[in-house]
Amino acid sequence: MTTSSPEPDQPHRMPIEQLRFSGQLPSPKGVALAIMEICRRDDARIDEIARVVQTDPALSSRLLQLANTAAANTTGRPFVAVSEAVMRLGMSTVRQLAVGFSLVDQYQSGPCEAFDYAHFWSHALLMAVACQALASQSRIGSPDELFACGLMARIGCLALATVHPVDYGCLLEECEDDSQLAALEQARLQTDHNAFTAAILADSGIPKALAEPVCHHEAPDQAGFAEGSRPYQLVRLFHHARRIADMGLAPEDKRGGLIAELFLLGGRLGLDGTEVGELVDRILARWREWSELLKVPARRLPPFTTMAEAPAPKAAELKTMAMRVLLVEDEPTSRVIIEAQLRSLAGPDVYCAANGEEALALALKVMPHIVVTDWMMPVMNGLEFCRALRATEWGQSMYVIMLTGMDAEDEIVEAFEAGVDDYVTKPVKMRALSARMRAALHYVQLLESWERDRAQLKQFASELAISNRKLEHYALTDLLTGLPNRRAGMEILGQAWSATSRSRQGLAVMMIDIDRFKAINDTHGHAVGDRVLVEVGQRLRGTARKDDHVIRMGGEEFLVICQNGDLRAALQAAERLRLSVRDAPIRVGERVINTSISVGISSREPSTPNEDNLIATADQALYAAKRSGRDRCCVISNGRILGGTG
Ligand SMILES: Nc1nc2c(ncn2[C@@H]2O[C@H](COP(=O)(O)OP(=O)(O)OP(=O)(O)O)[C@@H](O)[C@H]2O)c(=O)[nH]1
Repeated sequence: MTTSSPEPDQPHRMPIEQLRFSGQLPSPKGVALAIMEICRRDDARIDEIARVVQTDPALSSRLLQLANTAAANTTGRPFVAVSEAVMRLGMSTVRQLAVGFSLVDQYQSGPCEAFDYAHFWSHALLMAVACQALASQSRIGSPDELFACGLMARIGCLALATVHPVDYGCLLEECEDDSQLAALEQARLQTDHNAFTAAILADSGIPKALAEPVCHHEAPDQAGFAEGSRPYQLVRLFHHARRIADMGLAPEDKRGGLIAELFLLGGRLGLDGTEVGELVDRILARWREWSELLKVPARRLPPFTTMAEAPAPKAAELKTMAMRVLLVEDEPTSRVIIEAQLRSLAGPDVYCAANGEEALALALKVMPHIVVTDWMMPVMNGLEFCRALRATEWGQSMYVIMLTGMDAEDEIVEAFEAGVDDYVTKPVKMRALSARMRAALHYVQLLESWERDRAQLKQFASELAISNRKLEHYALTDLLTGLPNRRAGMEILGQAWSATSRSRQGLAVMMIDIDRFKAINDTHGHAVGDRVLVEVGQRLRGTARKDDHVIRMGGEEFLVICQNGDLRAALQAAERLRLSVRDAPIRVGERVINTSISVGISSREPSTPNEDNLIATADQALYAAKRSGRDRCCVISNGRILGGTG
């Protein structure tokens, strides 16, 4: 990567704000601009916008198309009037779309020669359609609004190509992989396309709640959004849509990895392989429909399942692969001739050694895909070298071709037994070497694709294991308090019941309920009620013994399971829990909330038939505690309320 440090007066030092005011950033014109002006006014009305839209036939038909997609139109009949479509889409979505469409129309070409404008819009459109489809599928956001976000998700690239056509052109030529783009931009221009995208999205009226996830979609894990939150879901949706767009425009030999990733991303939405294929095919079909309307190119791709099953590129295409070949030949003239032949067949990475020993050291260093070795050599001959290579872990998968003057069957068999894959008789003829090299290239290709598959499978397996662990965690944990939930609690109780059946040790349970919790919600709101639940959960967990289990059963109800505890010990423990809540008010921001809990206790007795009965008895004791005034602990033993404390 080359970095330049521009002089302070160079244009790319100009901050985005300044570029914005100087009108250098891509911005809409005509009707879209008029719509933006109207939307800026507090008294803007939707019928006024509809009238302006009607003056632009292209915008009208595009908005009608969008309003009529199955996801958007739930009326059962198609919209024919522009005013209806505008009404359906709403003021803010119409503004965003008008801006997006206006940019597509204006920037079909531009000053940056290395920037492929048609490719850019084709990709943007596919991402827009993918965002729309994923939004309908997951119901995370409005499909139309997300369409606009997708259309402009990489608008910063267009902006950089517009503002710095020469510098950006050089940078694009240097950039081999999209994932390096932002880093290259930072190095050369001290900014990146995401910063420009953010500025343009803000100008286009896209709310920050959407713009932020859009600008992080290239590296969703680094966005720092809380897991499960709406921005977290949105940034993943945009990332997913981006991968669909990348796949749609990728060259055939790069598609495989992206297709595998789409299966994985689809799996996260709960889609199986067939459903992923159907979703992508729907998106590709809609992309083509839209491409006619927006006059941007869209490729005609085979069905997704066909692409997923397509074989890896053919051996002939592998000439473009960086293939490392090691030639081992002691005789200098032959070495020069064969080296030249190998270079013409496999490319420039041909390394030479004069005997087996030298070759072994060089092989370890350059890890060749193919080894072409002479047989008769001083120091270490070809057979010894081949045996030594095969004895190492790293040398086993190299393809070895032996050059031999001997054509006798016994010698050939001996060579194969030493681990040679093929042989060519000397003097080496180009045609024969070329045929052997083709087979070798094919072998290397198969090996590499097998290794890629294996790496992918490993990644799938580890992602699956992580998802399973997370699912298990979520299935057994109460997400608000972080305590085990009812399901986990009943499992723990079942195990404790079995353990105490064997050991005959004590088992007691406490049902705990926060007093007059509804009043807390009513007075301070649900969010504060949630904080109170979390704090009570923490106090119970912090006060209970380490071996006791504290569970949130649901609502404002908790269960504590005390193994090895008799009734007296359980009552003392319950009293400690009660005081831990009552004696210190709970602070939520400025608010100070006094609360208390009621506790019902029961312990396992010889007559207790099962764990459900144990819980039911604790529930009755809790009811008794509530009835007798709350903020107290009550015990039931042998069917009788034995009283309590508080
Ligand atoms: N904030 C919040 N409230 C919840 C949650 N789960 C249940 N609630 C509320 O908890 C309240 C429980 O009220 P009630 O069952 O009437 O009991 P209470 O007001 O605690 O009165 P007593 O139990 O008789 O002392 C209801 O208003 C529920 O809506 C939750 O997860 N968060």
